[in-house]
Amino acid sequence: MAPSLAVPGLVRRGTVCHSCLSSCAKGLAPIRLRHISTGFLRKTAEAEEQWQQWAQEIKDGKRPNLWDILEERGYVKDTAGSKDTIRELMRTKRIGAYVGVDPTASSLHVGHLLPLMPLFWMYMHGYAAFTLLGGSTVKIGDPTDRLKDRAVIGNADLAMNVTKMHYQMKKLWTNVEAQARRHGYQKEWAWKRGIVNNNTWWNSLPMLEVLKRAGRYMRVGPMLSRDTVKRKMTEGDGVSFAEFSYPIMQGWDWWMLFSKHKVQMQIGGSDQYGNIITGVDIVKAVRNSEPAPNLRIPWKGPLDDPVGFTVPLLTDSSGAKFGKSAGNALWLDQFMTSAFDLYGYFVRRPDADVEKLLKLFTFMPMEEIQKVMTEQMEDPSKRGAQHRLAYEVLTLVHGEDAAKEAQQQHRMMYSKGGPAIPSVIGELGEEYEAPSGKPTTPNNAPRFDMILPESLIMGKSIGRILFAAGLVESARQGHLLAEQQGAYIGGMPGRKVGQGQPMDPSQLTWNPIKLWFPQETQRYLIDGKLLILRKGKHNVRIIKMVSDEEYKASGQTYPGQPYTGRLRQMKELMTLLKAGKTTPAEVRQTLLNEAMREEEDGDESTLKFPKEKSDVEVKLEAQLERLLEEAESKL
Ligand SMILES: Nc1ncnc2c1ncn2[C@@H]1O[C@H](COP(=O)(O)OP(=O)(O)OP(=O)(O)O)[C@@H](O)[C@H]1O
Ligand SMILES: N[C@@H](Cc1ccc(O)cc1)C(=O)O
Repeated sequence: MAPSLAVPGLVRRGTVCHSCLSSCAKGLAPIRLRHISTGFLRKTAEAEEQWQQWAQEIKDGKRPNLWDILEERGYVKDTAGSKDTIRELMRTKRIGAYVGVDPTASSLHVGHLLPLMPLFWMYMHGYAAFTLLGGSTVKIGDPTDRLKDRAVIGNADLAMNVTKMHYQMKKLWTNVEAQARRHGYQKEWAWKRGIVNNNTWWNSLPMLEVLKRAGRYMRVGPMLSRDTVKRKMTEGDGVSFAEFSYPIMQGWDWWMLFSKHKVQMQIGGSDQYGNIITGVDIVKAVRNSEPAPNLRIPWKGPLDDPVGFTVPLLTDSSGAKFGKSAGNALWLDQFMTSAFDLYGYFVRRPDADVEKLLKLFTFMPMEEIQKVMTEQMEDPSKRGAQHRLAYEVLTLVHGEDAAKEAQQQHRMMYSKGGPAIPSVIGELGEEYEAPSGKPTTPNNAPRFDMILPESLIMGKSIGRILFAAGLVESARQGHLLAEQQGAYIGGMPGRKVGQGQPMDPSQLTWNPIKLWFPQETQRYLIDGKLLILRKGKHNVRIIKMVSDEEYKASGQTYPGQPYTGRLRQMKELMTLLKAGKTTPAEVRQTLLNEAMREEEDGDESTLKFPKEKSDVEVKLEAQLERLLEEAESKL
């Protein structure tokens, strides 16, 4: 086993401080011992040495500075800190950067990709990159550029948004790895990426700590004079104290990442400029107000300051920001905007915009973009550049298979005489099926959100619920899975059925499912209606419980639903027979066909035992037989 070292001055045995999230002399909350292995220290030192070598090569003009690449591709609108400082910082330090998104909707959209792209570029060039999910900030709501307060999000919606966005970010990161390989980048040990939820610190952060360390140094005058605050106060519905504090929360987030992961840079859309500027002040204030001398992060010069930049806003043809609030979002969830439609959006971009978009939304080198543009100019009618753009974006968002499929569908549709392919998402129910015979990956994972009826959730075993959710192939398999604790349920159980807070809706937590009594499941319901289940890494279901009437009206059925298979068929046949709408011969033929179909469906390689019939089935069969005999005797 590698020996482990406690770093003097930084680590005190057994203490990790809640407020700074690292081992801390104050030891506010003893949690665990932190060990740093010699292997880790050696690799860190090697990575630093390599970085300094590259820094020299950049200086000598032998290697490009990523900052120049970001500028050349059009990612930089405004900067917090001078461009020269940022350029030098990126040359000399392997800094970290982050982009934050509040889970105000259940999916990311194309507009979010714009600030995320430079973050992904940074990751591929060895910087630490973090996407932050604003599980706490969303509860306050960023007032930037709004005149009206944001509506409060209920617990069930919040849990849904947090779960879906978290998995979407995971999917994006997986695809970024693939893109890096595709574009010839070799992953190195020092590459670092992460998804963080600001709930992690806000849930246990004393208000006093924030007021004392940050609030004390933020002057109200400059905060009030921000355009967005002034406009909301004069033209909108005023600014609440909570909203006014929003930039402080965002700034504190930055401090958390700054102190723990050396995140010296924040990136956002151009509407985030004010928040980033405030964040710079907060990080500086909080770092200087650290009372424990051994925990102060030393400042040696401007290269130790936090910096940031904004990307230009992606707008629609009318100039409105692409996003949730404007209602024009193109979602990255393929069940909200199909891969076919997303591809179509990029294929329809005008010739005048396509080069700019290739630079912003792809990892293609500039020379390749120039080549594609030269070919485009030779024959613009082929829309070669647009197809390439759409293909690249789809590869990032949904993976290469989906990109190929969408491209093929579009080519077929628009080639002469090709069949028209509707932009449907899939047959009802189809989207809940995991790919058979293939491992489930983020790119082929079935649809997450579904509805199921109350009678099932409240009254049936967890095995049946797992089956109904499409996570296993039979109720029996569901029971086995629960027995082996091979599936998970979101959150902690509430104290009593229908009471308590089963899950912190702004943070995703998992517990192994056990074989429990049917009424146990209810303890995990969020807001009395939402259940979150998971099998394996990527098979997640966010189940909204609806009344049985609502479920019936939706026209959906779930696997294992009573009366949907043979039982329902027998009931229907009896009704038709009684009404004289079918003949006994037709009924017998239908039953025969069904029996033959069941035989055919069977797997011949396995020995089959006759299926045990339920009491209801036996009773129904006898009733039907009596009816048939009665009808036949009258013929
Ligand atoms: N159309 C866009 N172009 C560029 N950046 C965008 C766009 N939409 C969102 N962003 C950026 O993505 C990050 C997260 O944005 P946010 O969560 O506020 O989404 P949003 O869709 O802008 O929300 P809302 O419309 O409700 O304000 C921010 O940095 C924001 O500036
Ligand atoms: N305020 C950002 C989201 C965000 C949240 C928390 C952060 O730390 C950073 C960014 C927005 O609404 O777009």
